[in-house]
Amino acid sequence: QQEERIQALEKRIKDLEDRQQTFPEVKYLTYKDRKRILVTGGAGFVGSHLVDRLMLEGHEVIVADNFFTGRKRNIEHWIGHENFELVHHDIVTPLFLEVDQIYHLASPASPPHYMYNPVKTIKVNSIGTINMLGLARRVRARLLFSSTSEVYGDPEVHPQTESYFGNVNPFGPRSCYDESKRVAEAMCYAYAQQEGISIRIARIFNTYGPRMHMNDGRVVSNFVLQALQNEPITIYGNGQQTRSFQYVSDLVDGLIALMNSNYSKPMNLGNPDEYTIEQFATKIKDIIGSKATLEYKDALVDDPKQRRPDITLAKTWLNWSPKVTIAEGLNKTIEYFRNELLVHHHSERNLFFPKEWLHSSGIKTTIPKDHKEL
Ligand SMILES: O=C(O)[C@H]1O[C@H](OP(=O)(O)OP(=O)(O)OC[C@H]2O[C@@H](n3ccc(=O)[nH]c3=O)[C@H](O)[C@@H]2O)[C@H](O)[C@@H](O)[C@@H]1O
Repeated sequence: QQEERIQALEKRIKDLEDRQQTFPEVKYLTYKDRKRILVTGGAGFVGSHLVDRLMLEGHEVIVADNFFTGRKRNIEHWIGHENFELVHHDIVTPLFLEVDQIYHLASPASPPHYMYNPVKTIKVNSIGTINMLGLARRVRARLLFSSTSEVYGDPEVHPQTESYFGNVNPFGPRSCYDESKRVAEAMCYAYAQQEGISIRIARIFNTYGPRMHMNDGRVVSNFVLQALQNEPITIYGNGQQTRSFQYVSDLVDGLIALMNSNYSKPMNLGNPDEYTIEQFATKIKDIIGSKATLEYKDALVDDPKQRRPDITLAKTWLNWSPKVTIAEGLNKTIEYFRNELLVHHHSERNLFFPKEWLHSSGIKTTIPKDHKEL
């Protein structure tokens, strides 16, 4: 009997040894053309799509992620590939590597996530960016910083050009993100001037697509999931605020083009296709053919009233403009979430909120009520 068990185990070991892991086919690059590229936040929504592209192009990619909002499953298809390395690392502590390029994407991006731990958000964008700039300086790598349309705050100039200085409240629930992204831009400028570091700054506008987390809390994932489940679609405020939505593959094209360009000042990357949030809710509802109703909730504090990128610079310098239409992009995203719902239960959104910080809308809109001195 023991003999049988040993034989069964031996067979199992052999089967495991024989199992060939298959990877998507990557391009072969010669030593001269192949770069070593670090992607911070590479297991996140945008990061993982960028990693896919860089891997397919034949580069060596190192992902550093602390998995606060990133997920291993976003990049698991590369684990074991000889060009790929995954480091579980929080960039608030320094990282020592040899690389040619750094795409510095690590940061929570969804408002509920970045407000969940505002101190950490400030740390990752300030100390984390200093650490990555320090790494770039040591190894003479080029660094692309993922900035945001939020540096324009609640903009009084529309559409937003890169020369607009913005209208940011330095003392509010969004300031941990907006101001830390702004100081990170200032750090990039200082390192470029003082240390001669080659930097690129992408001001990324609202981006959506597959691999957004079900509990992301941003408008696209919320509305799609609500519409798919015929739950009320939660509109914060009167729904007349506007956003312009870019599909993630367009952003990836833009990020790579910017990194490899000669342009070293901030550049907007976004799709100028602008909608009111109310229009957007109806659009998603119609595409899905959902019976969901629209439910109006409290407006968020300091929620920008309008947002649309002016992308003249990107068109001129990168010959880049978004290609994916909203219908195409939404269809792919809806398909993704439809499949996700088959596997996972869409539990409470904005899961990361401590209960006592929740308002009726299910999102923290201000400081806690019991915080008397404020
Ligand atoms: O999606 C992004 O890429 C951007 O998302 C956020 O900016 P925000 O525009 O506030 O993103 P959302 O949370 O998706 O909100 C968009 C609008 O929809 C509204 N909204 C959101 C969620 C919801 O369920 N209902 C709803 O009406 C919000 O109030 C806001 O007016 C981040 O702060 C940016 O850094 C990031 O670049």
